[in-house]
Amino acid sequence: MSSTSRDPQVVVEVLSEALPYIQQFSGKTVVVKYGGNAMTEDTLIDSFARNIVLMKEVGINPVVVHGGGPQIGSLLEKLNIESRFVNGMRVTDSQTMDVVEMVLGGLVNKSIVNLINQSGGKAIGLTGKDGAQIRARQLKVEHQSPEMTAPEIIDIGHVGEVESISTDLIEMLAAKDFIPVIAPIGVDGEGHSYNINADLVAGKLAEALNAEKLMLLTNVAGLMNSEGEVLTGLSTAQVDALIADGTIYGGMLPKIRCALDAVKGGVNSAHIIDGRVPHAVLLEIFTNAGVGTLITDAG
Ligand SMILES: Nc1ncnc2c1ncn2[C@@H]1O[C@H](COP(=O)(O)OP(=O)(O)O)[C@@H](O)[C@H]1O
Ligand SMILES: CC(=O)N[C@@H](CCC(=O)OP(=O)(O)O)C(=O)O
Repeated sequence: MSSTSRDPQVVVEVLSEALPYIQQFSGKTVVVKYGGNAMTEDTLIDSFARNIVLMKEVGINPVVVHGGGPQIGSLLEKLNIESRFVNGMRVTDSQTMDVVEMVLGGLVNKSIVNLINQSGGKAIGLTGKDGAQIRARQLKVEHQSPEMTAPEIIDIGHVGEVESISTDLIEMLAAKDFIPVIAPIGVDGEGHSYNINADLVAGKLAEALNAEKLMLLTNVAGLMNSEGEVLTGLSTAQVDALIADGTIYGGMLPKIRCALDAVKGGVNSAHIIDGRVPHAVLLEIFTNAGVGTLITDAG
């Protein structure tokens, strides 16, 4: 249905129903992590950009953190470099790190910035290296295969975890009505770059900004059990059990861990939602429709 053929009465009712949510979230910060797997179709990316601009227009401060795993994978493939993951983290040698910086800091970051600006917003794209705002250290990964009696610590190269985040730059931009769009690349005291999983950056940034919400947009309906049912309101112990029995694996591991950490660190709620649904962000913020998995500290 085109916008001109919608019943005007329905349009104003929908707007009116959004009022309590606008009042509740106005002036608050919402960190939205846009996963590379959710950036599938142009129309979806466009609706994402419009959702972010609408949030800003009604007084919410959106901060976008983006991924780009599949986009990194496709350039690596063209360069005949193999993609390998351990516990959902990309094994990153120096050559791969160069590709990660090019794809995340360049291609993906600037395309999101461009789309938000095309929708009437004022987006600024940064990596964690700008202003050295994301300090990183090397992430040591614990790995245990079934035949091993104890886990081993393995070195997966230039993969980082967040050591600290300075929010000055982001707060300065948000105060001037810019929309910060952050690529998950960190830097250590010696100027070395680190590839950080975007979920981890989004979670830590939500904590550092004292955000109201953390929204993780991905390519599934939410965190699911082995029957494919979406789970919601889980406790840390329930999540640990789902990890131990293999129900949660791969890219969902950092996602669920960072969501739990964020709510423990003071973020009011974290949501794992389906970025393949048009207007997923607005559906979550401005309606009662339960999209995806909700994580709160009470869960
Ligand atoms: N229990 C689970 N419920 C839903 N998805 C899961 C689960 N365990 C693992 N996954 C995987 O996690 C993926 C999402 O993580 P990832 O591929 O890193 O997405 P993104 O690019 O959005 O961060 C899903 O596509 C799915 O294959
Ligand atoms: C260490 C690590 O795995 N970094 C990720 C960074 C991008 C990312 O997180 O992208 P998605 O959100 O689309 O998965 C990677 O290299 O793929």
